[in-house]
Amino acid sequence: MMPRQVFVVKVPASSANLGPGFDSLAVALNLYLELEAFRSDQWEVELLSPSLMDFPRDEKNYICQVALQTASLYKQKMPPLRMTVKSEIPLARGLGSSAAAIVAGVELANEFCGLQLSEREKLAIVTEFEGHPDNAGASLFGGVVVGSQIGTEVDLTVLDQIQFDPILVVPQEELLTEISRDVLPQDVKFSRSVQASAVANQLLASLMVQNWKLAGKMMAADLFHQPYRKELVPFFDDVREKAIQSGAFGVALSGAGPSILCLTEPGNGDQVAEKMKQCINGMEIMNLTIDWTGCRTSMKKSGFAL
Ligand SMILES: Nc1ncnc2c1ncn2[C@@H]1O[C@H](COP(=O)(O)OP(=O)(O)OP(=O)(O)O)[C@@H](O)[C@H]1O
Ligand SMILES: N[C@@H](CCO)C(=O)O
Repeated sequence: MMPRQVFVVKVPASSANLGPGFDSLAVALNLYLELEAFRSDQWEVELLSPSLMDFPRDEKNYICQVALQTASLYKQKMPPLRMTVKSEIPLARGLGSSAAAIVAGVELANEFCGLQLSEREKLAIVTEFEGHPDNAGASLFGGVVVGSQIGTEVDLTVLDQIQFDPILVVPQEELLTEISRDVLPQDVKFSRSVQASAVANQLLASLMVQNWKLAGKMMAADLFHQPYRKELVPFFDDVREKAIQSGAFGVALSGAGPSILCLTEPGNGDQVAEKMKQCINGMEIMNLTIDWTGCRTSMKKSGFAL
C-alpha cells in the first residue's frame, strides 16, 4: 500500500480571563488536542481518548461541523475526511476545550479546501465561533494574549515578556460555559465598569513589571465575573487560601470555571504544586507551563493510527 500524506494538527489548551481580563486575556497551556486527517469517501472520526468517547464519530462531531461551516463561509465544499482525535484537555472545565476544537476545525477547512487563510482571518473565524477572542486567540498563537473585538474586527497582541508558572486545580465536575455565563448580569453600572477595567489594566501592568504581589491583588479584585460565578464554584475560597499558603502569588477562576488557575513566580511551579497536592484533596493538581507556539500543523506519512 502506498504511504499516504496525513495532515496533523496540534492545538494547546488555554485558561481565559486570568481574573479581571474577562473575554480578553488568556494564556496557552501545554495540554493538547491532536488530530490526524486525510481525505476519504465518507466522514469517519476515530476517538482515541476516554474523555471523547461520547462524541459523534461522523460529520456531526463539533470539529467536523466547524470545518464544514468554515468551508461554506468561503463558498467551498469540504471533502469528507477520515481522522483520529486525541485530547489531554479536560472537557467543560474552563481549559478552552471548545476553543481548541474550533481551531482544529478551522485548520482542517484551511488545509483541505486550500483557503490559504491569513492568521488574522483565522483569528476572526475562531472568535466568531467561540464568541470571544481569549481562549481561541491563545490556542491559535500561544503565550499570554490580549484580544479585543470591535464589530467584526478582532485584534490580538501576544505578550511574550510575561512569564509565570501556571498550576491548574481541576475538579471532577464539569461546568458548561453556557451555564456559567447565565449567572452574569446583563449590564454593569458605569462606575463599576471603570473600576473593573482599571483592575484589568493594573493586572497586565503588574505582570509586565513582575510585581507579583500587585498582580495577585488584581486577580482577586475582578469585578466582571468572579463575584457572580463563585456561587457555582463553592470550593473556590478554600482552594485560593491553600494555593496562597503554598506559595502562589495569584488565584483566579480559569475561564468560565470550575477549574482554578494559580500562578507562581517563574521557576516556583514544581515546589508550589507539590505543596498544593498535600493540602488539596479530591481535585487534580496540574503543574503546567505556558505554550509559546500555539496551533501547529504539519504533514506526515501515514502512521499506525490511520
Ligand atoms: N475535542 C472535542 N471534540 C468535539 N467537541 C468538543 C471537543 N472539545 C470540546 N468540545 C465541545 O465543547 C464543550 C465544552 O465547551 P465549554 O465552552 O462548555 O467548555 P470549555 O471550552 O472546556 O471551557 P472554557 O470555555 O470555560 O475554557 C463540550 O461539552 C463539547 O460539546
Ligand atoms: N471568557 C470566557 C471564557 C470561557 O469561554 C468566559 O469567562 O465566559
